[in-house]
Amino acid sequence: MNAPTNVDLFSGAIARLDKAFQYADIDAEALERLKHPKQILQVSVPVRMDDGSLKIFTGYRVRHDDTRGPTKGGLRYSPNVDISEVKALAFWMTFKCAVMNIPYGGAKGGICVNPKELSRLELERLSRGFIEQIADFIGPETDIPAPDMYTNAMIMGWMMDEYSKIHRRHTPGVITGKPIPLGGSQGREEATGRGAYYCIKELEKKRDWVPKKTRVAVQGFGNAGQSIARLLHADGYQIVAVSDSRGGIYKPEGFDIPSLIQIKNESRRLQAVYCTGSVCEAVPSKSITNEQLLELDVDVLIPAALEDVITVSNANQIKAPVIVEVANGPTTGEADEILNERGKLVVPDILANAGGVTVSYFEWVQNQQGFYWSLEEVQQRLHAMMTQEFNHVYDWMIEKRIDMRTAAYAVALSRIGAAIASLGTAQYFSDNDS
Ligand SMILES: NC(=O)C1=CN([C@@H]2O[C@H](COP(=O)(O)OP(=O)(O)OC[C@H]3O[C@@H](n4cnc5c(N)ncnc54)[C@H](OP(=O)(O)O)[C@@H]3O)[C@@H](O)[C@H]2O)C=CC1
Ligand SMILES: O=C(O)CCC(=O)C(=O)O
Repeated sequence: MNAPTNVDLFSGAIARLDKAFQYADIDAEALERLKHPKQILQVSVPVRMDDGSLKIFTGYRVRHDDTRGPTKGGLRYSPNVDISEVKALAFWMTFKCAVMNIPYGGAKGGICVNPKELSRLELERLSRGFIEQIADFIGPETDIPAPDMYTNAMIMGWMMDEYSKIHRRHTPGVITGKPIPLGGSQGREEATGRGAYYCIKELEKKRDWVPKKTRVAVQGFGNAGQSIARLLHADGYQIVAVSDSRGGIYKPEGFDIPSLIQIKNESRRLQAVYCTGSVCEAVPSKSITNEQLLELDVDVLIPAALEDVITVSNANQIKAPVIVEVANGPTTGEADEILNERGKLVVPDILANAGGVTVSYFEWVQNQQGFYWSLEEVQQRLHAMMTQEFNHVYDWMIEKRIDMRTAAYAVALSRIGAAIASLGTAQYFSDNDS
């Protein structure tokens, strides 16, 4: 899991606000407030390892802004997790929820750990231990975690159970992305990929794409990458390249995605949740690096793994005319400028990958009501919301002649601005000033 270090991911993230500000209806002081996370919690989680030794892991939970509702966002397990990354991820969640117009603010959390080195039992002790440390910080009406990179439904189930034990009441609404028997929603597992798929279906109409002639490259083949590749492949799109942390593969005539998913998800070590196969094991195929994948001559490029993979160093080499950001933060601010100048259409992360949090919202609504929906109902609602908000942002982009990311931030900022304005301005002034 080699990733760029998060030099200052958060500073890069908030820099995007100033550009969108001129197109948004929001007060300058409210904008300033959004540049500072509301609350930051850092915890140490002691874990008894299988060999009897004790290890201490550092975890974080950041609540960025809760003006529009309880804060919402996933939990990431990775050796690259640090406070700047978690702050940036929490910041993006605030804007993602606003651009989808769901009644949440933004949050994110993570633990600095390599989950591939942990047994299943160690992973469970770590997950339950983390909840023990943050149990007073989260809750169904305050802050609601969910899965992100290297966390999954099983981990969300353990966490919900731990929280419920601590508070002595069954509380399914404290966390989303749970297994269905524990109150999870139909359709949450594939929701991130499906939301991005609905964005691509809208682009298909606007750009007259013929799926069989449309070539796609997907970087990252986990929850989000597999779902988008599977849905596009089922529609006839040519998925010519995919990759994971061990490298990529290329096949000009396109891969059979269901077989690749089978290879990828095969367990390689009993009792180790994250030791699976690799797309690199698929034959016949040509090996490529993750860097080469980004520069392939394809119609649609889908980064679905890490942040900061499209930078000043490779933005001029990106050939795809359309980039759909399924990963959070895959493009740096400088790279964005280059892509815009080169006429590329970037469907920004806060819109393209918002299907996950949208179905998490559905899950929370179902938990709060104790009334559960069918898969068809979840998919219909997701389709309606993604299509509406995609077109809303797209129309702003055309009307204001700006790039799609700036349009998405302007839409989100205006919604957050309206909520802040409705609260009054007292919070910005001391008693002496007012
Ligand atoms: N899960 C969700 O609901 C949501 C996820 N996202 C974002 O989508 C992205 C992927 O998340 P998700 O699919 O859930 O995570 P997963 O843990 O399910 O999968 C991550 C994938 O990324 C691959 N990967 C890791 N490092 C690299 C690398 N250096 N180069 C290429 N691939 C790499 C992994 O490879 P390997 O298997 O070999 O380790 C794996 O295939 C993240 O940016 C996440 O924040 C956004 C919204 C919601
Ligand atoms: O499902 C959620 O609540 C949040 C998912 C997430 O972390 C994200 O969208 O980046």
